[in-house]
Formats: sequence, C-alpha cells, structure tokens
Amino acid sequence: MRQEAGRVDTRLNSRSPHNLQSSLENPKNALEKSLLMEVVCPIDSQFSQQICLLLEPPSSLQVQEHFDGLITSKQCCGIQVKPSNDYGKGVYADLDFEEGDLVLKDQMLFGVQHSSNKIDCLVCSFCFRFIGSIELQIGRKLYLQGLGNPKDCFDLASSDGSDKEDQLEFQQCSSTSSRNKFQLPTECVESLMHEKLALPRSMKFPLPSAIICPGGCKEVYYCSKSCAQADWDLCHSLLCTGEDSKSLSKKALSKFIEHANETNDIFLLAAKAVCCTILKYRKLKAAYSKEKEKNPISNGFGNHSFALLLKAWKPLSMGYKRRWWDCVALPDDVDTSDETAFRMQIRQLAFESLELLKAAIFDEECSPLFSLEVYGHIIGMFELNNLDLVVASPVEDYFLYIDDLPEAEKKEVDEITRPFLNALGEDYSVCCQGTAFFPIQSCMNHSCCPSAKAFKRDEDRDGQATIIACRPIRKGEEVTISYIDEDLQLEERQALLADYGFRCKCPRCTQEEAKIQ
Ligand SMILES: C[S@@+](CC[C@H](N)C(=O)[O-])C[C@H]1O[C@@H](n2cnc3c(N)ncnc32)[C@H](O)[C@@H]1O
Repeated sequence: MRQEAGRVDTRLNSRSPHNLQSSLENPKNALEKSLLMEVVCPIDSQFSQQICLLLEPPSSLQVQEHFDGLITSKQCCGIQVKPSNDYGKGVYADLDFEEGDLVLKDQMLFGVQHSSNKIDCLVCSFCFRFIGSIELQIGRKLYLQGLGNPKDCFDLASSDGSDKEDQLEFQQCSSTSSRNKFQLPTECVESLMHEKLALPRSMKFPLPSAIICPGGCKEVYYCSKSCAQADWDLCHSLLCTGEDSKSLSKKALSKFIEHANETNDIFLLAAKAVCCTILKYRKLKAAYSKEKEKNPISNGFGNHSFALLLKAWKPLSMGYKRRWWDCVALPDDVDTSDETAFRMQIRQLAFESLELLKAAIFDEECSPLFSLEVYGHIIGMFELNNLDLVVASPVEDYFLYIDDLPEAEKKEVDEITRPFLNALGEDYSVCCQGTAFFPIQSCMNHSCCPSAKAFKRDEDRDGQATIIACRPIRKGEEVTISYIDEDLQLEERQALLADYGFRCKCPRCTQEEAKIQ
C-alpha cells in the first residue's frame, strides 16, 4: 500500500517485490529444466497441530480485546477496531473528524529500510529518523556513490558523537563506478563526511548523533540509546552480526542477510517477526519459571511451552494472512500460463530463505515458527498489509531553505553549497524508503472513495504511519483508505485489487459498474 509524503512524490505500492523478479528464473524455463520441485519442510508435518493453532484466526472477542488494549496503551483515541460488516475486521471512527484531521498515528510493529536506499539515507534502525548531520548525510552519500557500493561501506566508530574526528572509519570497497555527473575531490567529500567541513546554515537542521549498535555489528545505527536498546530487546540481539550477537552462527546470519538483500528485503522483516516472537517467548518462560519456583504447587499450563509460544505470537496472530506464494501479485512480465511455475518458485525462494534463517537462529522450543507454513504466512501478512515506509529528507529541506534565502545571502551561501548540490544531482531529495507493518492501520479496509489517506505531514519525521481524514468522518463510520491509485479507471483498479484477493464493491465502483451495464 502507498504512503504519500507532503513534498515528495507519491510512493509506489510496496507490493511490487523488491528484486524478486531478477532473482528468479523465467518460470517457463525453470519448469522445462525441471528446476522446480515441491520443497518439503519436515517441521510442517512434525508440528502440524501447533501450526494450525498458530494460524487460526482470532475470535471477534479476542480481536476486540487486543485492539482495545493496544489503542488505550498507544493513546490513539478516536478510533475503534471491530469486526466489519463484510470483510473481517475494520477501523471505525469513535468521534467526528473533519477533513485534514489526524485520525491515527500508528507505531510500526516491524519495519525495514530498503537495502538499495541505505546509500542515500542514514536513519535510525528503530524509529527511522534521520541521524548524524546534514554534512554526514551528504558526505556519506557522495562517498558511497563514488565507491559505487551501497553495502555498508562505512563504520561509525564513536557511539555518542563525543569524538567527531574519529567518528567515521571506512571499510574497503572495491567498485569504482559513480552515479555523479559532477565529481568532487575525494578529500572534500571525506572532510564533509567526517564533519570536519561545516556547511553554512546547516545548524538550522540539527539531527540526533548516530549511536552504534550495542552488539557491535556496525551495520545498524540509532538516534538514541533508548532506540538502540528497544531494537536490541525486540529482535536485533538475534539478528546482529557483531561480537555480542545472540544468534547461533554469525556466518549463517550473514548468509541469510545477503540472500535477503539479493532477493527481497521482506525476508528481513519476516526474520524480525520470528526473532521478536522467540525473544518474547524466552521472557515469558523466564517469568513463568520464576513464578513456578515461588509457588511450586500452582497448576500452571498443561503444555506450558506451547501456551507461552501462543502468547508470544499474539500480536502477529491479529494480522490478516495468506501464504505468500498464494497471494503475491503475478508480475506483469509473467504470463498467466506460467502462474503455477511462478508460485512454486516463490515458495522455493521462501524455503531457501527459511533454511538460511534456521541455520542462524533456530530455537527448538519455538520449532513451529520455522515451518514453511508459518514463515510463508508471516511474509504473506506483510505482502497484504504493509505500508510504504517514507521519511522526508532533511537534506532536501536544507537545500530548499538555501534556495529561499534573500538574494544577497543566497549568493554567498550558494557559492559553497552549489558544488555539493550539483554532485548529488537529482538524488539530493531522496527520502528514506522501506516497508513496514503497522498493527492498527493494517486493519483499515479499502475503498476507491476512501475517507482517509496515509500522508506524511512536514512535522512527521519518523517511521510512524500518519492517517489523515480526506473528508468529514462521522462517529460510527468506517475509516477506509485506498490501497491503490484511486485515479485509475475502474477495470485497472479492480485488476490491482484482485491481487489483494477481492473485487471492490464501494459506492464508486458500484456506480461506475452500473453505468457500463
Ligand atoms: C489490510 S487487510 C484489512 C483488514 C482486514 N479486513 C482484516 O480483517 O484484518 C486487507 C484485506 O482485507 C480485505 N479487504 C479490505 N478491503 C476490502 C474491500 N473493500 N472488499 C473486500 N475485502 C476487503 C481483503 O481480504 C484484504 O486482503
């Protein structure tokens, strides 16, 4: 689903699988070469009962209780999640909203920045706020573009920004290609990145210092110690490739990450969901064991391990799910006659990813999470519910500010900043882009004449989803958004919505269909 940002272009639908097509064989060729075999995951048959229980849709009462609790804890007053009339659950207004009102600010459950976007923007890996400084953002981007290698070629050495001179170290990158038309001397780019060179008026756009990962992986950075800790506790302790990683094998983990970067970063998101459930399970188990020690005769659970796993899984159980290979949209360049082969390839790709993840973080007590069935449903949940993650760039703000300065002042400043703007070229305004799952927003149903839209305002500077009323919404009315570009013609809209598994019957579609008949 799309999320729009105030000053930047409409984002594309995150359903188009990142790098997926290039990583797959032509389905017809694959079928002819008999590359496609029905992969078998032994965990699927070994834990079939537990898997059914994990994937069982929650009852209306469980949905109501879960979301009432979530809405209260997040203080998202004004809305309710409840069973919708026709299709599962939906979001309803609990008070009147006027056009332009904020309906919901939703904190993501899991999010990732696209790997291809990491060269352009250095953001906090937990809240997705831009970090460092304007100089670091520009210098790092030009440096990495100069190297032509977007893959984490830099290393922030200082954790608190206290020793700025030593803040950046560089790992060797081999490629020398460049996207820049206007090259700047290497020393100049390095000075900027090391924050030895200050750009005029950049202090007007202060950013939080970059904090390194507590596990020492040098691959993720944060805007604060609290974000670093929260991410560590949520999932990163198992996904960190640094010295303090809690994974089984850092080498296996690196292989999993490499595979995801080369094929589809939705696997990184699925890994976060698996890790989060495992870590929650371990916490619940520790609390349960402590309680048992204090009170040995208490009854507790029968099969307590699985009951604890179900509890840890609860936030994920609430998301609408189908198997990824059943719901992923058929790419335009795949013929419908090749659909079966294409879906088999997607299943095979998910299995490859799962095997790599298993080698890195398998936990026997959480075995059902490593079944292809559960892994496929987690990815399918992201495929059907995710919103584009968009955060506007402060570098764009900076250059717009310079452009708006009074003429004389602008001339003076522009002399210094122009070479950097020219070197960045059209990419100067690239925003942070990724994909994220938002627990409350993901309950919103679609309409081609929606009452609200996902729209980032100027003040929205992190990865939270912002839902704004696009017309008055009365108390009790359903809050709907459009999953697609609603300016498209009826049949194009219906074709895109078919990928979500339904034909839209909103008043607009009904009226337009009636006109045709
Ligand atoms: C993002 S979820 C929305 C919440 C969902 N109703 C639930 O129960 O969790 C998207 C799914 O909801 C259903 N859905 C959303 N809007 C719909 C509509 N206008 N007509 C029919 N089904 C819809 C489809 O199954 C779709 O794949």
